[in-house]
Amino acid sequence: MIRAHNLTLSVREGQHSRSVLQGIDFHIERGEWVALTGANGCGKTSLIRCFNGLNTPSAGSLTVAGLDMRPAHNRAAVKQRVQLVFQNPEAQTVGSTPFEDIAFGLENRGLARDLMIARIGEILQQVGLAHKTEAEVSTLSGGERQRLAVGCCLALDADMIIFDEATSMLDPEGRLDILELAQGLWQAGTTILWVTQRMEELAVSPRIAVLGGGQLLYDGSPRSLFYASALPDALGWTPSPAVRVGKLLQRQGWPVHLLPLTGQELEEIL
Ligand SMILES: Nc1ncnc2c1ncn2[C@@H]1O[C@H](COP(=O)(O)OP(=O)(O)OP(=O)(O)O)[C@@H](O)[C@H]1O
Repeated sequence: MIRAHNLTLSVREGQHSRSVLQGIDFHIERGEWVALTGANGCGKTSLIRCFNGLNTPSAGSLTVAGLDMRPAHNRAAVKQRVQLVFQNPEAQTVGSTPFEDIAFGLENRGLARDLMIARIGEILQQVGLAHKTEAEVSTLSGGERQRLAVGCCLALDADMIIFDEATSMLDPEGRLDILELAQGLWQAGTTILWVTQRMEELAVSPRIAVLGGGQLLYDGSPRSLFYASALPDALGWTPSPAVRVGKLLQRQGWPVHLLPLTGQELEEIL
């Protein structure tokens, strides 16, 4: 789905240019779930904006959905296939009701009116908003708005959805809700890039990429990141309670593949 080789991005700052991403070698296969993490300002948003054509790399190669991202027409084509769900639930709705919002995404598809109404119904059902079809968007909760944003990605038939810290402004229930919605889409075949700084969201990701200072510092499984890499300590991360207990077990000789990543895995061990 995504192949980046030696990807470099520089931005203009007054008279000078500053390197924001340096020499990134990274790939995401179709149908994969990958989490992307790193401290504020390390380049996560800059990288994902390259993936959906909003940023143009200064050097290196980038292919998305089989398209070379250098020509502008390829970047424009990819914008529809790789959709973003942003942090702020209020910043991504255009319609005044969920129905209108999804209709907006479907407008350019040339569907007959009855087919369009049926498709809007299916999408709102899929994101759990069928009962809010005609509600004022301003009355939706943050989590419902994020569900609606996901519905808009579905209306555009996205091959890949990038969730850019999409749970960071939600309460714990809303966070779990959006995570589970994304997991359902992933199980149905959508490629997911899940950008987060939350340990519990990293723990449930099969693969984690860590960015630091515009470079890819780690790309691998959560278990090797938390139990076999010095990176979390070096980056000053606070481990989740499950990993803290796991570290104690590790010191007593437990094999890495049995160490817990989540509260549920910890409960099973205990
Ligand atoms: N168009 C731009 N012009 C100037 N500086 C930019 C531009 N885009 C990104 N940057 C800078 O590049 C660096 C990386 O920013 P980016 O938003 O990609 O980081 P991030 O990891 O997503 O941060 P956060 O977690 O805070 O959202 C920052 O120092 C930012 O100010």
